[in-house]
Amino acid sequence: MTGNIIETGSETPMDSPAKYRVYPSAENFVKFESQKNPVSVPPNSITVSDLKLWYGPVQALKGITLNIPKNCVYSFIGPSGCGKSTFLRTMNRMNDMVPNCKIEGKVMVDGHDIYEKGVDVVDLRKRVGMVFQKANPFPMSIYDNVAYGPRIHGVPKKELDGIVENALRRAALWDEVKDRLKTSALSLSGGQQQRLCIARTLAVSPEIILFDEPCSALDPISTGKIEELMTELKSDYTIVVVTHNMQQAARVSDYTAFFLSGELIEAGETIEIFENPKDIRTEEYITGRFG
Ligand SMILES: Nc1ncnc2c1ncn2[C@@H]1O[C@H](COP(=O)(O)OP(=O)(O)OP(=O)(O)O)[C@@H](O)[C@H]1O
Repeated sequence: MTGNIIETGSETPMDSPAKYRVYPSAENFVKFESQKNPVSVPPNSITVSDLKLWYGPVQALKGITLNIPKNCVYSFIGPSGCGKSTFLRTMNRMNDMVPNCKIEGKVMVDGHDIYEKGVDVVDLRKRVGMVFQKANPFPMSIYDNVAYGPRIHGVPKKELDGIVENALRRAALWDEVKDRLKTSALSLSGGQQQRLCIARTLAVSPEIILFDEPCSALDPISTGKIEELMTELKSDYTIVVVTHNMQQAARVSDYTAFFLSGELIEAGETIEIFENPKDIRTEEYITGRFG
């Protein structure tokens, strides 16, 4: 088999004990060479190596190395200011818009370095969509909000109805809005607006969806709906979520990473992080002793 051999011995705790992974150039699976009978496992969606980021003189990320597998929910937790959102935003280059922001290291999406010269950032943000803390529907109709992305990407008019319906269904909003698609998105409740923003992201067929504290402004019922949605969506998308809510991380995510002062302290399967953390700082944070 041909492909790039990457040493994985020093990566995060969620990595397999296998010494090498072979990333085939064309095939959509990974084999563990050290096993007698190699098994197929999902490849990584995002691979980050030694990522450092500065806002002017302030270093916000201090050498982060992390693999995010495909088709999982991955939570980032940690106290305020530890760099969770900054790290999330590096994955679709949202920090490009911040003056004096400097980045070193690598962020690979599906094996391609997204900081390489010549990368089309508009296309990147189509593939790596983002849902923000505060729902931000455009001041236009529900329909036009969802159709906005496909329209600017040149999708023909006759395909729009199907795309809008499909995205609203996937975002579990269709039944609530199907009779008022032409009314203003601003007339929706906060929870509905957040699901509309998810539909807007889905409408451009991303591969990865980044959620930056998507439920922090929502009541428990709306929060439950978004959490259910993340669990459903992971079969087709990779989901990365920043959350301050420990229960939410434990409920929705397959993997969790704990950050502190710009460093990745520990990452692995959520059950391990919550039930058997290896670092005392992780334990202290998840048991509420600080943060
Ligand atoms: N645009 C910016 N310009 C300058 N400094 C910034 C900027 N955005 C974030 N920072 C700084 O970078 C550090 C990390 O911030 P970040 O928002 O990533 O943390 P966080 O863990 O997401 O925090 P919170 O949970 O409060 O949202 C903080 O010290 C913050 O003040």
